[in-house]
Amino acid sequence: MLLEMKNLCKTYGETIALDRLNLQLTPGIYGLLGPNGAGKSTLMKLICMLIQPTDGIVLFDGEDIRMHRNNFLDCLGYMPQHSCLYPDFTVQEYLYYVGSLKGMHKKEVALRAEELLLRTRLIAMKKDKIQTLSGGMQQRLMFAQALLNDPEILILDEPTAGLDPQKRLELRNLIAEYSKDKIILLATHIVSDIELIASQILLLKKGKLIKVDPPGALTSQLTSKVCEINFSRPLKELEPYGRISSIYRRKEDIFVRLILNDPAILPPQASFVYPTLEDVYLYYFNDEEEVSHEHFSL
Ligand SMILES: Nc1ncnc2c1ncn2[C@@H]1O[C@H](COP(=O)(O)OP(=O)(O)OP(=O)(O)O)[C@@H](O)[C@H]1O
Repeated sequence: MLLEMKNLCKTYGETIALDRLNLQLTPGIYGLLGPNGAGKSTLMKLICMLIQPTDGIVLFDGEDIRMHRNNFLDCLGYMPQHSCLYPDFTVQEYLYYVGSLKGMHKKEVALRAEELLLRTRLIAMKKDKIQTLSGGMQQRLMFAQALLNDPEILILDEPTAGLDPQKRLELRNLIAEYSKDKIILLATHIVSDIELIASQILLLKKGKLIKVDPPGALTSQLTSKVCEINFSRPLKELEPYGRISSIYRRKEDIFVRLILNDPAILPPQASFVYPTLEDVYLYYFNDEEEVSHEHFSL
């Protein structure tokens, strides 16, 4: 199974949302990381044929998806960034409705819906109206609808948005469980959503794909660029050395983690540490999202 993007471009007026993107996806979980406006949703909507490319092509097993629209859409599950639910429907009605849109047989829908409602822990709410569900429950229902037709390609646009840490973890585990033999593309700007489950990380910046690598390879590339220092003086003193990645407490001590401007120039008493994916994100996107130092002030 191979999903290919060739020279894929999308512009909105003057805005280049996606800029000549080339990518090949085989079964596995791909974490699509990028800050706001990087083009993540645009790429996903292009794959789901919700918008048309300005240029370029998407191929599934070598065939232009536009030539085989219905067959391709039968293989696809999509969880959009914003709710696609109908508040007046019950949970079960909604899944039956999605099943009929996907051309599934009633019996198949009933069986699959029951299984997914069990797995997403929504079974007790199946007769409840969607408007009465919590945000986390609605998010899980959106995930369930994307999986209804057991798709080979699963497109998840910020699936954990708005979830508390425990629900985030649960959904992440569910994604990993359902990933077998599927191409899963998961967009997020939350590194922890994907660092443990993604086989490849795609870094998207201003519509361009700047890296495609396994998480371990991305972190290795930053070796000798990240240090840690036990520090309790004003953070401004560290600014000449690099960019603060995080601050944490270990026992009674406070440590600052720094992405170095120059690996040869460390602050006094600092020592190198193994980079994390969070460091990778800050390293590549540091000019995109200004990290406020306010909440870092000691
Ligand atoms: N319908 C539209 N009309 C005009 N501009 C758009 C439209 N959709 C997206 N854009 C622009 O295209 C660029 C990419 O947007 P996109 O939503 O794909 O980014 P994103 O990475 O998904 O961002 P976020 O993380 O905020 O969801 C942005 O500059 C955005 O403003």
